[in-house]
Amino acid sequence: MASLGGAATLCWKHNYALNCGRFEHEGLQCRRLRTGRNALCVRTVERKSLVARAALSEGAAFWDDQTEKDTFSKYSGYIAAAATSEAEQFDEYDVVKISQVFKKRPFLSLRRMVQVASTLGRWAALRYFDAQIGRSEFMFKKRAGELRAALVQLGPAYVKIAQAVSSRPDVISPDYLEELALLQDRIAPFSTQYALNIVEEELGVPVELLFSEISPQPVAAASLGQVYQARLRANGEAVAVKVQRPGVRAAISLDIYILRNLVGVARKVFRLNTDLQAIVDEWAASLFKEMDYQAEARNGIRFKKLFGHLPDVVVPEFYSALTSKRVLIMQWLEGQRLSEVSDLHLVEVGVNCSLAQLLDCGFYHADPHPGNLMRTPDGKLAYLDFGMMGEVKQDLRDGLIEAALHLINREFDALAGDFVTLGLLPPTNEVGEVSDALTGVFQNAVSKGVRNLSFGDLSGNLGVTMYRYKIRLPAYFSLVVRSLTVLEGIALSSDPNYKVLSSSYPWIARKVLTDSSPQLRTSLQALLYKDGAFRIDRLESLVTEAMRNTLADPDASPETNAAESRQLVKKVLNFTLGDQGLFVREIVLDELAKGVDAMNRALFDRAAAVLSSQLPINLSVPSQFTEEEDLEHLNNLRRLSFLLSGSSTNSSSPPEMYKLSDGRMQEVERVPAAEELSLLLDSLNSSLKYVPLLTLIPELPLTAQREALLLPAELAGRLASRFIARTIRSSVPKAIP
Ligand SMILES: Nc1ncnc2c1ncn2[C@@H]1O[C@H](COP(=O)(O)OP(=O)(O)OP(=O)(O)O)[C@@H](O)[C@H]1O
Repeated sequence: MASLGGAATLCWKHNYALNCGRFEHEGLQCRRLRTGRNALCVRTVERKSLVARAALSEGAAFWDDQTEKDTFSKYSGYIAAAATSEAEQFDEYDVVKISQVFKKRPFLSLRRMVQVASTLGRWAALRYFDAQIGRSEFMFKKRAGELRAALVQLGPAYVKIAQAVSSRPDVISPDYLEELALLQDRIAPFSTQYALNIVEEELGVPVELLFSEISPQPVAAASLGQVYQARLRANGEAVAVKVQRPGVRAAISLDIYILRNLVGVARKVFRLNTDLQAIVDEWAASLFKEMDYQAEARNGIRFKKLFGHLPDVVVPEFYSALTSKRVLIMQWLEGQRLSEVSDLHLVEVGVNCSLAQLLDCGFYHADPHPGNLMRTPDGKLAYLDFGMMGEVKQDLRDGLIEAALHLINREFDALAGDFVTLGLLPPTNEVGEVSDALTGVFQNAVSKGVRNLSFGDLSGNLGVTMYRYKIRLPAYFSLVVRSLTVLEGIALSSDPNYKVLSSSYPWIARKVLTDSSPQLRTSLQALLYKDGAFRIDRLESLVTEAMRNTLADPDASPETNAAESRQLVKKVLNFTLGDQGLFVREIVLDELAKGVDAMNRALFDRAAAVLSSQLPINLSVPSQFTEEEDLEHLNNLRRLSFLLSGSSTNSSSPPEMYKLSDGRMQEVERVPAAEELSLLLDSLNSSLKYVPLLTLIPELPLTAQREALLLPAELAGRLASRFIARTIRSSVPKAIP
């Protein structure tokens, strides 16, 4: 970093262009302009001064007639807009104010329109020409690159539109996505001296007093601003200084003004139903929020509070007192782009953090491109850039979790219902074909197994289907898919078989088992009781997944990983035995009671059958369950005992013990054989003798321990009430229904 001295005192401060003559200051050659004597001359001078300012802000080392000519022809619209210092003062998006400013300057808008139309028109004409002579495909790469360059030349509004579109596979053909994604980081910087001048103006402190050193060039340049590395004089801390591009608000305001008018005309001419102006307004408002660096600092502070404590996640500190709308100062974080180091462990950290953002708190990083994720030297995942944040409401969060559960469990009918909840489809009845097509996309995605589901493919196919049916993908939804696709993409470079859903499932399972929202409880209930029958395999799979430690560090020693797993199991136990776990506990206790009860009856029936054959009395007690249900309960009991023993996984689950073949069952087959019963008792016994989960109980908080001690009593209570109910039922005369 260069030391800061007098260089900070820039020669072209403020009205530099309104004086006469030529001068040189610290290597920067400047030409002073002649002051005009009449209005026309003043306007010319004003224009020239603004061209000069824009030329310098676009990176020109000095400016003269030639620079002015080049700059003006290249950036005329952008510069002209930047010229309207009135528009540069807008702090937030205000349609009325913007219209007022630009209505007074019709030529400005006209010139800008000509510039945009000629730049994009030239590109479109070339594409058309390529198509006519049959070389579209051959020229594709070149044309995509030219489109990117044209957008950069058109200025920040177009770069931002292209960036937004590049995350919307439903809006743009997938072929262009790759090229537009490059817009994220290949943008020319503006002059450092100009940037330092802005810092001084905004913070009201000379830069040499603020920083003891600062990088001579920006370390990164983006569409709205650029970033320097510096050291604060006050405390010696290394900081990142983000400075907004000069003229960017005015330039964006003009482009929004034009775009808004154009879509208004298009709507009238083509009699469109969609309120395109509302879409432009929505986008413009979010862009203005992104240009407010004080809001970015507030977002960053909130993000740090919510997610900064997650294991291996780092969020920079923000210096709110040294932050203005156009200058942002935050802690400098050393590191490499995650996409360049491709650390699988950190990808999983990112997946868990993304899920916590999207589905837990509903406050998420809405610009998760690879440039905003870094690996710090101590192996942590750093998040940067909090300009664009999104919020997901509670019902949508629950809806997303439900949809994921339906997808994982291949409940496609229920999944089709989720499309409406998630806003993918309008709540009308005429969506059959689209719904079928969407269901087809998901069905196809999981055809090779849920764990092989690729988010990249899923979002691609979803985009193609939405594009075909002209359905708008809700912005939040495309960002949800995008943030996971970005992480999957990063991971794929080091593990071609990595699947983000496989890493997400444990998080989703923990969430479903532990959340108290009524919507999620209902969906858990629906999931576990299919057509009235308890689906123990699903509970088993949820519990097993919830306890899978996806964050186990492959480089850590087995002891460390075992200790971490133990921590996780303790967490699940603590939850199950706490207030939150009441719901799952009730289900498990109920099923245990049904199973133990069915086993008792089976034993009793067997004894009764023997006695009935000897004595002229019928000892059998009528059951409220069918024989299939009883067998199911016994089977569930056996599997629950495995689950409690902590030895359960889907693949090693015990096979069903008692299968009904064709419905014509023999009396003797109805009663489990004595050996099978003793096997069942043995397995129950052994699981109770050695239950790893139980060994953890003494380590749990006192409330959870007390709940654990109460469990046998609760189970006994349920068994007793079943027995009493059955006895009463058997003693009621048959005639009474
Ligand atoms: N705190 C920081 N520590 C280290 N580097 C940083 C820091 N903040 C930003 N950078 C660097 O600057 C780059 C651009 O920062 P940032 O993404 O915040 O700018 P931006 O103008 O919002 O960009 P975009 O237009 O992509 O949203 C980052 O990719 C990173 O390389």
